[in-house]
Amino acid sequence: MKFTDMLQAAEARNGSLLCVGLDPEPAKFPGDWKGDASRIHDFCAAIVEATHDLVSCFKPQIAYFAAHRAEEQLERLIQHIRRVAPGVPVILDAKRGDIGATAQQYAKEAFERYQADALTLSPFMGLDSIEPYMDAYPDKGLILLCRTSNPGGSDLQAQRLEGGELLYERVARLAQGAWNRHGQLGLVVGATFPAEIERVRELAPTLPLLIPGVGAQGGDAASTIRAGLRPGGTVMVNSSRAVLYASAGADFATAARAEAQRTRDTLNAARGG
Ligand SMILES: O=c1ccn([C@@H]2O[C@H](COP(=O)(O)O)[C@@H](O)[C@H]2O)c(=O)[nH]1
Repeated sequence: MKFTDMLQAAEARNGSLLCVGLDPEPAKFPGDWKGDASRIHDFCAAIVEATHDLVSCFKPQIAYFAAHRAEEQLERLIQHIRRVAPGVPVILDAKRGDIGATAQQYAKEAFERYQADALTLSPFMGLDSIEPYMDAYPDKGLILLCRTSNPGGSDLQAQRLEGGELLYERVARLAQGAWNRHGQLGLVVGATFPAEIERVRELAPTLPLLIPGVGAQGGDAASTIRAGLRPGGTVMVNSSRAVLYASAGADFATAARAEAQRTRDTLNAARGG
């Protein structure tokens, strides 16, 4: 099944535009699990079980697994998501970007080893750096960094190019048009920059937007929806730490569910539903 179809179906089934980010930090785990990297799978599995009916997708960030030599736990976690939440797409957040030959290996890692449905990519090495993903995996989602949520995102992405366009605007235009050979591209745009979300939406009316930055980074959920959601152009609004660490106690999964529900409802209220 194509990533975009899977996303649309999960969004409708769960009535949700929320993406729960899986960024496990053992130092923040509850009770006896605190500091124990062998519990990464168990911690994330509990979050998935508590929130799977409230989300449109999950987004594990690979660094939180690789830093603890926990790639095998990530493989098991994605298999667990398949069992607990069949049909809910998994976006592997790895922000890959390299020459074609290396990109082929990254693509194999994401889509064959981890069995992800979508992958985040840096587009800044150009079209030939994303072609290997498109050519070999036309049904998978490829979500390009466009206007990231961090303050330093402005350093390069807001630079004006020859001809007057800003760099992030060029990324949005190419992703909506010339680069989108199989209709599989999406864009990352930070919730911390609602005016830029709106501009990206003008340039890319139908692409799915992955929008991190609500919750711990302080982006406003309602402004995000107003700026980014359009008929035919959906959003995946990501929250990671605010959900995962809603409680540091034994009730962490229940607290994560409550926070996910609150965020989902805020997003839905902003779209008038
Ligand atoms: O522009 C970007 C791109 C990716 N991220 C990632 O999203 C989550 C955000 O986590 P929070 O705890 O909700 O702040 C994290 O995995 C980042 O690597 C981003 O924040 N901004």
